[in-house]
Amino acid sequence: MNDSHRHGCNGRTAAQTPSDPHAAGDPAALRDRIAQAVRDVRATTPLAQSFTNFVTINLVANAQLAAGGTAAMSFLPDDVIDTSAISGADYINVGTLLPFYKEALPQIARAFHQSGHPWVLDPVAAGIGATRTAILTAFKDYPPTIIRGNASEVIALCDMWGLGRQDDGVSGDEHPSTRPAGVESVDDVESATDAARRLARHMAPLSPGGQAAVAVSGKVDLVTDGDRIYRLPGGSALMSKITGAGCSLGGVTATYLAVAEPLTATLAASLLYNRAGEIAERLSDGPGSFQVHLLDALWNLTPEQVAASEIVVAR
Ligand SMILES: Nc1ncnc2c1ncn2[C@@H]1O[C@H](COP(=O)(O)OP(=O)(O)O)[C@@H](O)[C@H]1O
Ligand SMILES: Cc1ncsc1CCOP(=O)(O)O
Ligand SMILES: [Mg+2]
Repeated sequence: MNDSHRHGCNGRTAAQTPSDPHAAGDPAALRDRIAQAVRDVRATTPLAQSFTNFVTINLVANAQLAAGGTAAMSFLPDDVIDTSAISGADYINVGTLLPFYKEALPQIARAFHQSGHPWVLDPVAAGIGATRTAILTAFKDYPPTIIRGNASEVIALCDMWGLGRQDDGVSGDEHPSTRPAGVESVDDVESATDAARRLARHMAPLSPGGQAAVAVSGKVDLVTDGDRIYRLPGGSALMSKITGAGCSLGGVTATYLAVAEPLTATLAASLLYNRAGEIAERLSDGPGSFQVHLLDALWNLTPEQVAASEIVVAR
């Protein structure tokens, strides 16, 4: 874990504010929207297209199908942009890179921006490598609608976008650099609170409908729309013992973004994953059977079970 006393992109101010279960306005309405998103995906089987890494591509597609959506993977800009006309939302994951991605991914992001097409970014391994940094930096002007990453990735992206010194009322004014992580997080979720909020505030005015969300995954997931902070306890430590729990959560988040606004989509996907992880841990005997049971649980959980999950809200 990194040291405390971080400011700018790496701070934990929201943890200092008391949680307020009524701050969300109407928690019952929020739960209704979450249940409806789960229901709508199963009723309408929306396509969420992915441009994702080679390691976990199969799990991403299977998880989207298990949640009730459909999947299509592509890597050519013209193909991705044309298919976005029939895709409810897209998913871009920078886990494995090829040289042509440096041109292709900014071109795709620009096209989505121009057409108002919603998309989810998983900034896997943000901070590592000049090519990845160039791609992720280019996304600042054509940002995703949702970012879903682990704490280290969210902090690194906030640093990369230079959002650590802004007078936006989020918190501290210093901007220490964070060390790059691999695909695993080396920071705790709370230390990414300010970064998540700053990223969401940057993205919202540039996003379709003026709304955006950021999800930081870990032991207790954190979701923000740039204003409120939602903490989602649960899940299973075994989720970090299979490859692709985070990537497939990003893909399923895009599936929900095809039917719901960003905050609801992000909460619904993260809650579905937490509940599915708990069920899979109970039924499994190790990472292999865990992955199988995780997919089954994504399929079998009801909208009501997902929406009844614990959600801790803070300003
Ligand atoms: N220690 C943990 N306890 C419970 N759930 C976890 C834990 N670590 C990760 N998860 C869950 O695993 C999923 C993937 O998150 P994470 O492992 O942080 O992503 P990534 O693979 O991108 O680093 C999320 O649903 C998250 O809630
Ligand atoms: C191992 C690995 N290497 C490049 S991408 C990748 C998958 C990362 O998956 P996740 O972040 O979901 O664990
Ligand atoms: Mg990841």
